[in-house]
Amino acid sequence: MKSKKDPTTPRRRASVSKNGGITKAARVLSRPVSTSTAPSKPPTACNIKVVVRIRPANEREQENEKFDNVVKFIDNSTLIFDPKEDEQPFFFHGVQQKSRDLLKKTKKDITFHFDRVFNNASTNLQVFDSSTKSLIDTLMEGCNCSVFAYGATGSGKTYTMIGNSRNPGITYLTMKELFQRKEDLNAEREFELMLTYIEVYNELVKDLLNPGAPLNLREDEKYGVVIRGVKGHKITNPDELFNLLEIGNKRRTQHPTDANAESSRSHALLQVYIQMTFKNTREIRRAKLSMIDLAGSERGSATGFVGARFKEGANINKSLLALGNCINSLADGQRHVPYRDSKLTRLLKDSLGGNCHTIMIANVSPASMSFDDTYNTLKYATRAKKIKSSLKRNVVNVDMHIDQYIKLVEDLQQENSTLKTENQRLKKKLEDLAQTSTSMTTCDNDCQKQIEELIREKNEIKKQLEEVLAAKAPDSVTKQPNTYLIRQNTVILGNDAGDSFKSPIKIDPKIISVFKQTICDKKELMQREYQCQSMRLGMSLRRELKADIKSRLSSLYVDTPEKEEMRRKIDEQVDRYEKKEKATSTNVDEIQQKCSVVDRELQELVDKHPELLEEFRLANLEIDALNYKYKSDLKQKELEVVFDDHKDKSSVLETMAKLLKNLFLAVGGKDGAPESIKKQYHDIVAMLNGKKSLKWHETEEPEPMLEMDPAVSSASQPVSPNEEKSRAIKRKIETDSQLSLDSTFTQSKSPKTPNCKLGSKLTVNSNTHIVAKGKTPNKRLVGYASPRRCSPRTALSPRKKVSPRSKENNVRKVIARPDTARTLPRKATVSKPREDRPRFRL
Ligand SMILES: Nc1ncnc2c1ncn2[C@@H]1O[C@H](COP(=O)(O)OP(=O)(O)OP(=O)(O)O)[C@@H](O)[C@H]1O
Repeated sequence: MKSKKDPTTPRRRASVSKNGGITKAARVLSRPVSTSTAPSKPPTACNIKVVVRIRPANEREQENEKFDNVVKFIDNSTLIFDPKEDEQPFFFHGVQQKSRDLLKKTKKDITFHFDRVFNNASTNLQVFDSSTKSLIDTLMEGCNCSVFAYGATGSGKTYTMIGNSRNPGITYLTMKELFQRKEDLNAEREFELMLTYIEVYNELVKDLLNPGAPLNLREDEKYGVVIRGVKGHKITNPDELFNLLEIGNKRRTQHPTDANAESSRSHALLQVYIQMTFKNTREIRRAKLSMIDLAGSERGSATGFVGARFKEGANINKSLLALGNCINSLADGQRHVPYRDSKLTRLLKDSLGGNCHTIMIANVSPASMSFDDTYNTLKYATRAKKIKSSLKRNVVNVDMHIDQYIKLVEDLQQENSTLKTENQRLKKKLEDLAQTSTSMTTCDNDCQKQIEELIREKNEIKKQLEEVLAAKAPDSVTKQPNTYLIRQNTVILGNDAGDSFKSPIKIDPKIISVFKQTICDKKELMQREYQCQSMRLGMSLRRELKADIKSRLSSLYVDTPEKEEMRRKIDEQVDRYEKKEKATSTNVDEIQQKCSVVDRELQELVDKHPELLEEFRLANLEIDALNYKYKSDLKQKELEVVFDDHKDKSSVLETMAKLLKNLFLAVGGKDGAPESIKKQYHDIVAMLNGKKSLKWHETEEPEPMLEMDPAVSSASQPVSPNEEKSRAIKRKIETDSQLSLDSTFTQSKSPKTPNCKLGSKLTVNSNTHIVAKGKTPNKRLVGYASPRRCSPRTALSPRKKVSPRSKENNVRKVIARPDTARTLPRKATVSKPREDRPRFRL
């Protein structure tokens, strides 16, 4: 007798009828469909309908001497598992058992009740008639329906769902019925049907009708779980469905196992999307029918615990376990249901406890060899009976935009392919950008600057040329230049259709056009050469700086793998720069060759047409100017890089000096440090002193304009902008050098401050220090200055009240700008022989 406390003994619910267990809710839904616009009904709660199908024992099982029938069919809704009257010896895994379970019960003898039980003689048609046929009515109401076959491997799931040509499964029969119903209702409704057929294999979702990359699932607020990128197929009759099923099933992953020669190793899901539009009211109803053939649970021993079959088995079991957990949670009415534990449960989310009328077909084998599997299946089927779904019609307001399931899938497909293309495009773009960004960043900026400079320069040259032309023209022309040029049949030269060159000599327009084009080519080549030269210079400087860094650091490195790696990277960078430099050099050579060809052509043209001589001269002027500009720009760039490097080095030197000082003090300073260290320290300080101070040396250059009026001085020596710029950089370097001298230096030697009396003459020799103290030690300034430059009248402004700080300012000013004679007072009385004049040197 079955214990009352046994949780597996279900009590028959009032809603289950004797003949087939159709619930009340299902009966309500199976009422004939009204053709009028049915108002959206509130959700109807209904339980999952669970039917059990016992398959016939196969030959292999029957031939086994240990075979025993452990499932006894009682009636359409009842079965007994492991019936008591069965007193034959019981074998499990080939061993005769004394008792049949660990609880020492002789027989389990458990009675199970389900919505419907099919015995081993039942056909697929009978199963269909008593299970999924009723779903058609629900579908016609506009409600979602779902049917899934559950059971151990070889228990008959695929046979029930798909069947064979002689005995088609319930999928085909259901669809046939659907088409029949569609025919019946064609007069009043327009139908649109579309299906998708996918499999979940090893936790990957694959489209069986459109093979490709695994698909992703997406939670959609409106449509629940949607498979992204799945291809929908429109069908108009059941035969089309049958063809598609055949195609899909051929692609479905199947492998023979011990339990089943054609075991399905994946979960297959066929989804049919139906849209019905009522012809008279234009009401739209939508429904989704999901038909799922699950892979069978199995023991590892069935696959030999090895290889791909074992991995598949583990994945199948994992997803079925997740399904079992979901069933348990739903049956217990828990709020959290772990749908997300597997792809299968995510897909079945709608079917289990959602807005769906669900039928579960539990397939069992009657053989004692499958004792555990059958018992487990029956237990899960019993738990599943408790699951409630809330069923509601999917009715679309006729005024609403028709964004149907079909449309959604099509839209998603469209979106997916667009995103894919876009993704690929962006990926490629990113790769290209990454490749070129390094070189382009510098090159682009330089080019931009260059172009601007060129335009400016071109305009200047144009202006100058106009002036030259105006000067050359007769007086009458100067008065009326336009009429003159027109009268002389002027040919216009230049880069743009404007007024670059205006020749008063009559020249054949064709020749002038050839000439103009050749000049343009030449300029273009020059520009390209400049760009390449600029790039080559950049590479060369970078390479040299990297090599410099490596040699500087090599003495500091302690050999560790990281440092080795760093060294290796530097070497790689140096190699890379070298290669690029070589490549650019080759380009330069090529361009230069082309340039000479163009030059030759020009020369030949001019030789042939002497009337071009004047234009040629002017164009050459322009080219020379351009050449000069490119060269000076390159120098400028080089100087800037060197300057930056110098700045970095100064800063490192400064930090090192501080460290040196601290170390020196730490070992006892000048009083306590060992003599050898003291000597080394002072040597370094002396070296720093030598490196960091300004150097002045004898020169034969003309007198600096110390005694000149600043206004006169600047006016008489016009300075080009580039010259001015390089001077500024030099000044900057010098200033930084001075700033970095710091207190380390002052400690090494007590400097003497010159006797700086206001207005007095001062003879200061080249070794004299001028010390000025700022607010912080870093601001202390020490430097050598020439007697002339640092005359008290220069350093200490007589107009200001003299304070140590103002002295400092003045001294700094003088030191920072050794070439600014303008800062000196007019007619300074300090004089020095010509050979003693200092000259600034970097
Ligand atoms: N009701 C039935 N009548 C006759 N033969 C059946 C029945 N059910 C199953 N079979 C046979 O049993 C074998 C296994 O069935 P099927 O392949 O459907 O099992 P399955 O549960 O789908 O297994 P798997 O999970 O491994 O795919 C097949 O040869 C099938 O023809």
